[in-house]
Amino acid sequence: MSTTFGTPGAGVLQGEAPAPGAASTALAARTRGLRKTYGETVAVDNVDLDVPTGAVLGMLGPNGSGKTTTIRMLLGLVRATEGEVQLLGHSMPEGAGKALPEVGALVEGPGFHPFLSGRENLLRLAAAEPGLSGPQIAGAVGDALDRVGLTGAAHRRYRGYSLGMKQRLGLAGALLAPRRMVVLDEPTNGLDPAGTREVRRIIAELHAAGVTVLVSSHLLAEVEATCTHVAVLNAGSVVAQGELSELLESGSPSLVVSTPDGQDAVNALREKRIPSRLTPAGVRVDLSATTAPEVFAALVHAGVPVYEANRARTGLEDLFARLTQNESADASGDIGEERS
Ligand SMILES: Nc1ncnc2c1ncn2[C@@H]1O[C@H](COP(=O)(O)OP(=O)(O)OP(=O)(O)O)[C@@H](O)[C@H]1O
Repeated sequence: MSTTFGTPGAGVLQGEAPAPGAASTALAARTRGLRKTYGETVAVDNVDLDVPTGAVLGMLGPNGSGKTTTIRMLLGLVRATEGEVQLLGHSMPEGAGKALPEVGALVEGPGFHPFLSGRENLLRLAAAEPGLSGPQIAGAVGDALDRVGLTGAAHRRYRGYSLGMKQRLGLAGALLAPRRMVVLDEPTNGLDPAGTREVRRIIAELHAAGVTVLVSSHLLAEVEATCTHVAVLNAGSVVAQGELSELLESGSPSLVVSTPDGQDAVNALREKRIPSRLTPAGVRVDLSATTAPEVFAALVHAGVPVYEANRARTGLEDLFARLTQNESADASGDIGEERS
């Protein structure tokens, strides 16, 4: 199953053939038919991903669904077995030299030197940034350290950093120079709640400045709070992508009824073969095979008082569970546990 919601960028839909020779500016990154195998393991299978320019796209998926492998192929760190990758209008990995200076990336296992301090590591990285000239380097490093809250620990050796501090340093590396796009693979991994809030703030700042952000996460709340667009991966394939708001509204419609007699309401609706269940918010009624007036009529007929009724938004968690329901219990159990 693959679902495309809304019109990413200028309406380039999944599977749509590209105009010959067209360099799309509506999409900061796109993949077509992307596949990666490791021996017998299919890590990524036929992925058509659209990252609209200026979007904050959350790549969401259970462990092992192919998020990191897709990101690595986007950045030219891993060569695709099949398919095409375009990053800021350049084919990857051939166009890496042109695309990458404008892309900040935080990917698993950044190659920092263990015996150098955080600042020294960033100075080395900054020296390799084509966009930074000699006199700008120290200032850029200082700004990046400040932005991720690492100034106080900047003099300490990298090998003594906690996981969260390592993540912050990686993020600082991604933010060293002005970027058109920032790619963050699980940026809140290992961060405490304050660190998580800072990452959200940084993503919001980048978005406000018009930078395209691609962020992978297995945390639904994280994606719901920070992203404008979502791509859901499952077992190596994109099973849904599009604007977050449209994705949330695309689930099966339901109504949340507020009543003091919840169980009576569920019983009355069951008699009319209308599926419903008790939730903390009220009685959640599935409207896929009925209408709101029919629900009200059934409840009034049974003498159940209705205080209020509202259309329910499909939570990302519900949607995710539906789209990835074939996942193993282990993998799906990892999803959403850390909702804040
Ligand atoms: N270098 C590799 N060699 C062999 N298999 C690999 C390699 N990299 C990834 N895989 C396999 O490819 C699949 C996808 O892995 P990937 O790391 O892309 O998933 P993910 O969605 O990022 O997972 P997680 O959320 O756990 O980081 C997994 O089955 C993984 O074991």
